[in-house]
Amino acid sequence: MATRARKDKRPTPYDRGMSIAFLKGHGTQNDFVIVPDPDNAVQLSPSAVAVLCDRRAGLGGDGLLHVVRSAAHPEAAHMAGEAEWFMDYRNGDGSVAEMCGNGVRVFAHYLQRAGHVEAGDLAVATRGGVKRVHIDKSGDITVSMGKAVLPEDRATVTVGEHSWPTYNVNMGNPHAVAFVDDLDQAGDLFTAPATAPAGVYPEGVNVEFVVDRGERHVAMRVHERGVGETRSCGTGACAVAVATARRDGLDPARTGSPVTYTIDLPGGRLAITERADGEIEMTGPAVIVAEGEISSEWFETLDA
Ligand SMILES: N[C@@H](CCC[C@H](N)C(=O)O)C(=O)O
Repeated sequence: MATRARKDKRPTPYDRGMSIAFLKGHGTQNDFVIVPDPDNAVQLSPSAVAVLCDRRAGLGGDGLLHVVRSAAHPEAAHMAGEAEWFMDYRNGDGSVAEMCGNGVRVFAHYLQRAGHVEAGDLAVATRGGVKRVHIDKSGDITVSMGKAVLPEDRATVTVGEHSWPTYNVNMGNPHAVAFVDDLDQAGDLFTAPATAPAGVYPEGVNVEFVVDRGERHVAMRVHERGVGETRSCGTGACAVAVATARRDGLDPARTGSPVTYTIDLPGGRLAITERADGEIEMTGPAVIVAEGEISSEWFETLDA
């Protein structure tokens, strides 16, 4: 039997003869492998995450939600007093990201389904800080995503023969938002769109392409850092709402009035409100589609 070369010598669930549970879920078709692991006993190396998220070799997903008690995770222990659960989010290529907007709704839905929390208000720890979440009885979930930061450095994004200026919006993670005439101008998005000048996004960037659909209503496509084109991106939708408001001359912090945008994505619709205090609220659905067990023999073959 193949064994994993592990740096971390803690006994794995496999070593202890336990199976590893998983669920599969999505938020507006941004899909995730969910690994419930309250005690942080499952070692998920970048390469193991990449294989789990592979749509042929693994379970398939744009990303992975590792569900851990904050107190049990070194990156989240300092938030344990505020939020019992930590969303240890990974992109599909195994890289770590600060935040995932669709992911946090799916995470909250999982916690409720598993009986860890009830509908209503809860807090979720993320690498982007503690997020306040409201699970509505209708099933819709609203997340207070924090305030957008708009760094002054701006990049140009290029696809083929087209180049566009972008809004630089940080939602905990980096976004470049380009207003285009037609979403097809973004091309096949098989590779990351080029941004220039170098250095505006030292950690890489998520790129959104946006067209107008009506009053306070836009549609977008996204190329996600560490994933590729996805059918939805929650933080991206928030970045798009803020960029569109500024383009439209709207800033709730100045006018004192909240602004709500409807954002259509290939996988569904999100409502994004920027409040007068700058807080961004995202509302949308979350779905669990399956649950099962990861083959422990197969998991043991993954390079951890
Ligand atoms: N799909 C997510 C964003 C996930 C992280 C992103 N790929 C990054 O690297 O910043 C969302 O719904 O926000």
